[in-house]
Amino acid sequence: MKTLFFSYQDYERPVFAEALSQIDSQSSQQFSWQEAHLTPATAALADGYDAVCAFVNDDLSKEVLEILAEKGVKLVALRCAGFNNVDIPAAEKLGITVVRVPAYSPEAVAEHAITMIMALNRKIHKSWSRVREGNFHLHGLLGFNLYGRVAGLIGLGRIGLALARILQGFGVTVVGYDPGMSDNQIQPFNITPVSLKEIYKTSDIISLHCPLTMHTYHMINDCSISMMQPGVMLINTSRGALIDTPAVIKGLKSGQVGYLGIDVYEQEGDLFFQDLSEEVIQDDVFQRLLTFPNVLVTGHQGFFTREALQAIAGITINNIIEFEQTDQCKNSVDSSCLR
Ligand SMILES: NC(=O)c1ccc[n+]([C@@H]2O[C@H](COP(=O)([O-])OP(=O)(O)OC[C@H]3O[C@@H](n4cnc5c(N)ncnc54)[C@H](O)[C@@H]3O)[C@@H](O)[C@H]2O)c1
Repeated sequence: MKTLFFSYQDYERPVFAEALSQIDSQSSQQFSWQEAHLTPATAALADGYDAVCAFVNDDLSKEVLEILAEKGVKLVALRCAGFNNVDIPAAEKLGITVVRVPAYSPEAVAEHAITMIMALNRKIHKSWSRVREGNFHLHGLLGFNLYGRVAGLIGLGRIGLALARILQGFGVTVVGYDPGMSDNQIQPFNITPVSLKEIYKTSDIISLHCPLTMHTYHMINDCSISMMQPGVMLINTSRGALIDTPAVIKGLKSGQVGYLGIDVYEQEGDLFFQDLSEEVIQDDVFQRLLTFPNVLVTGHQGFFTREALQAIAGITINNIIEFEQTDQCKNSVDSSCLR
């Protein structure tokens, strides 16, 4: 099986080589690496490959999938959990199987979310640069106790539940909304099941852990922000387009949003996973976000722990081998996953 990796980063190759060395059928696997994102302009590079391996910001629209199918690609192996960047019905029509890594380390992302909550609350990003300049004033660094606060989690899958466990360790009351889970399924985790409106109205901290779908696109918008507690903390480690960024900027300017921590951004495909330090960033909305003292942005690094990378590599290789040997895969994604 010949697989072409798109959006390759040099930290990935040794991890995949190590995972491959532990698998019996390694000899039948040939991997090639391409730094370019998968786009309509680069899709033809997959000519002669059986599979492409793609990441979060690769374009797997109908146009790209048609080119891949024409070049003989039968498998799209996502080395991530989210599949919002794939036109699944188009892949089905073209006979391309799409597989993903449904869970590799929910703790990695949940721990990143709590890092953002704590750093924003205690203003670590400000105090670090202040101390380096010899300024030991505490003015402007006032935080709040997490203990006794209410956190609303939207999405109670693997990552949402991992974050709930961490927050409960701080003495935080966790309320949650997940249309895929019944109240009886939620309650054993000591989470109070509530409506989305209730989350917006009662939470001091709101953290997003649902997938990006047509139902969740821009769920954080002018209307939902207006329902929130003044000064609310918003955390998004899921997908950028859950948030209507101009609406959040309005909320930050008025003080309705007191803190924003994002590891993902709707237009991140043009920015993240590359060094743009010598360039003028053209995205004015993103640049505006960076001007707020109460905004913390990281470049989609929630997944980025050693354990998670190893798990991603192992599961991706297993997915490719399972498809090669059986023409199917337990981690495949089809239209039923979109409902
Ligand atoms: N920042 C990162 O590096 C990173 C890494 C991995 C995953 N993610 C993102 O985190 C998200 C969650 O991952 P997970 O592993 O917990 O997924 P999961 O599939 O285990 O859980 C997602 C949960 O969201 C629920 N859900 C679906 N629609 C919803 C809605 N409209 N409102 C509320 N909940 C809804 C589902 O029922 C499910 O329980 C992924 O979709 C992905 O986009 C980000």
